[in-house]
Amino acid sequence: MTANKNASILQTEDLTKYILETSVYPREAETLKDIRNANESYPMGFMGTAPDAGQLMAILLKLLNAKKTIEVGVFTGYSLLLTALSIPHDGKIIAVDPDRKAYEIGLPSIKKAGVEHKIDYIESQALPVLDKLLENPSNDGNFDFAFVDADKHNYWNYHERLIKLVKIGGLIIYDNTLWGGTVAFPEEAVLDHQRKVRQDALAFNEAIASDTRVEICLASIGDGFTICRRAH
Ligand SMILES: C[S@@+](CC[C@H](N)C(=O)[O-])C[C@H]1O[C@@H](n2cnc3c(N)ncnc32)[C@H](O)[C@@H]1O
Repeated sequence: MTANKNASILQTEDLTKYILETSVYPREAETLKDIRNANESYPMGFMGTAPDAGQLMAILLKLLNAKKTIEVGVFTGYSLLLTALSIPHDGKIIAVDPDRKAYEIGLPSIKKAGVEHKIDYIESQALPVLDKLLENPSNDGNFDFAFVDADKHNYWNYHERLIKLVKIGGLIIYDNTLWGGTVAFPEEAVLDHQRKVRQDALAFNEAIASDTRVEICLASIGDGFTICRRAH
C-alpha cells in the first residue's frame, strides 16, 4: 500500500474530487484560488493546506470568534490568507516561517484581499519566536487559535509552547498528522522517503492522545487534522 498523492487521506481520487468540486471550490474566495493556482507552478506547491481542511478551519475560527492567532509554517500563504479572511477586521495573526520567498508568492493575493494589516509575518524558525512570546507573561493564554503546519519533528516542541500561549477553550490544529495514510501502513509498505516523517507523526499522535491538557479529534480530512481544544 502506498499513499495516493492526489487523493488526500480519503485515498480515492474520485471522492476527493467530488468533495472539492461540490462543496469547496464553489465557495472558495477568489484570492485563495489565486494562491492555489500559483502553487501549481511553484516548487513543492502541493504543500499548501488542503482546501477542504481549510474550509473546516474557517468554520472553527468563526465558531471560536478567534481574534488572536498564531501560524507556524506559512509557505505561500493559503492557510494564512484563509485565517486572515476568517477573523475580524481588528484580528491579528503572528505568522512564522523562515522562507520569505514562498510567502511573497501569496502576498499579492493577501494584499488584494485587503487583509495584510492583520498579519505580523516573522521570517524565522518558529521555536525562538514562540519562546520569545513566552518570555512576556501577558502572552500566557492570550491567543484564541494556533495552526501548525511546519517541520513535523518539532510538533511536540510547538505543542509544549502553544499549550501555554493559547487560552483555555482555545484551539490548536496540527496538519498532516496522518501523513498520506502511512501511519496505518505496515512497515514494509512504507517508502523510504516517507519513513522519517511517518515516525514523527506516529510519535506525535501517540503523545497527543494521552495529553490530558487537551481534548482532541484527529479529523480524517486533508492529510489529517488533529484539532486540540485546551481543556485546562
Ligand atoms: C507544508 S508547508 C506550510 C503550508 C501552509 N500551511 C499553506 O497553506 O500553504 C510547511 C512550511 O513550514 C516551514 N517550516 C519548516 N521548518 C520550520 C520551522 N522550524 N519554523 C517555521 N516554519 C518552518 C517551511 O518553510 C514551509 O514553508
